Amino acid sequence: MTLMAVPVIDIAAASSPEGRLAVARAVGEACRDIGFLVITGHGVPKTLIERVERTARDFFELPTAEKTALKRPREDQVRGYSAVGDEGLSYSLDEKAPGDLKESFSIGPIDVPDTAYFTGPAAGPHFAPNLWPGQIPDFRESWSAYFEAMSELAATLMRLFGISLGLDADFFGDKIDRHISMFRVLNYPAQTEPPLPGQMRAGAHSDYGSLTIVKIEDRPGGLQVFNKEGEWVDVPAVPDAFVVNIGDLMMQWTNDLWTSTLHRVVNPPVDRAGDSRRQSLVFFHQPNYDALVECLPGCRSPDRPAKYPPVTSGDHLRSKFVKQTTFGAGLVEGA
Ligand SMILES: O=C(O)CCC(=O)C(=O)O
Ligand SMILES: [Fe+2]
Repeated sequence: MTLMAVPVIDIAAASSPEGRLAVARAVGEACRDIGFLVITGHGVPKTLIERVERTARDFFELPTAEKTALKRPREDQVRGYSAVGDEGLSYSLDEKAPGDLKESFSIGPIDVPDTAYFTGPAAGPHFAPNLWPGQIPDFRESWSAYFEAMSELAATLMRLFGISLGLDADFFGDKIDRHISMFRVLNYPAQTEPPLPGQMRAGAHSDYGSLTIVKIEDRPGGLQVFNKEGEWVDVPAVPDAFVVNIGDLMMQWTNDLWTSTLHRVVNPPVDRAGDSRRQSLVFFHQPNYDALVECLPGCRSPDRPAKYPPVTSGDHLRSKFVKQTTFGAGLVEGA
């Protein structure tokens, strides 16, 4: 049977050797069928999540000039502030639409070592310095701690992925030990004016990297996933849980055995639009920039040859992110 709705999986048992295999199997089934799961038993402290939610809210409530002072420095850098309408996620799939009805603030790796791997030309935009709104108390501390907690949780999930794919539990270890993940909080403001035709809170897209961990807020106008029957289904809002989905690189690693599922954030119904502010915490886990993603040994056969040419994590991310920020126009080199 193929799952058509997003399953809820308690991953607490994965911390014991006896429980690990059953959790890995359930996770693998979700990744294969619908590409999304909701996890409970993840061990991330509620107080940490609340600190990030609070500091993010304080940031988005700042006057526009204070927010734009921390604007994303370049179109290929996932850092700083991006205003409502500044990005279009559907452009990552070359689909045109008016800009998404969201604003965001993004950070990347914390405490980056001052060595050539991280700061030399090969690192491109992936270890660019973070921007911090110094006027918001506890912002830098809570976001840094959250980035680390998400990095650990992602590593746990990648071990479960390894097990469920019949690989060594540490197969992905040396491909994610210098990961170029991004953490962004998205604020979807209440809608006081009707959206333009085709405009959404976040246009339909698949995520780019290995996996994404999202803390959603149960508000009108939320996250929907496109299942294998071609229906858009709502992601269940489970208190204290995280939504997890796999991204394109995991789909390419598994030669399409796992699904990087199309998803979107819809507009609220008109009668709730004025009271529909929604905030989500999104951690995009992205392997080391030089990790070469190519079909895993167990995922191809004479009947199922490798579908994708090998690609590095860094090149794949940069090309997708630039489409999202330039509405498909591409980067003007040297700008
Ligand atoms: O806000 C959400 O629930 C999800 C946003 C999303 O899919 C993304 O930013 O990639
Ligand atoms: Fe997404």
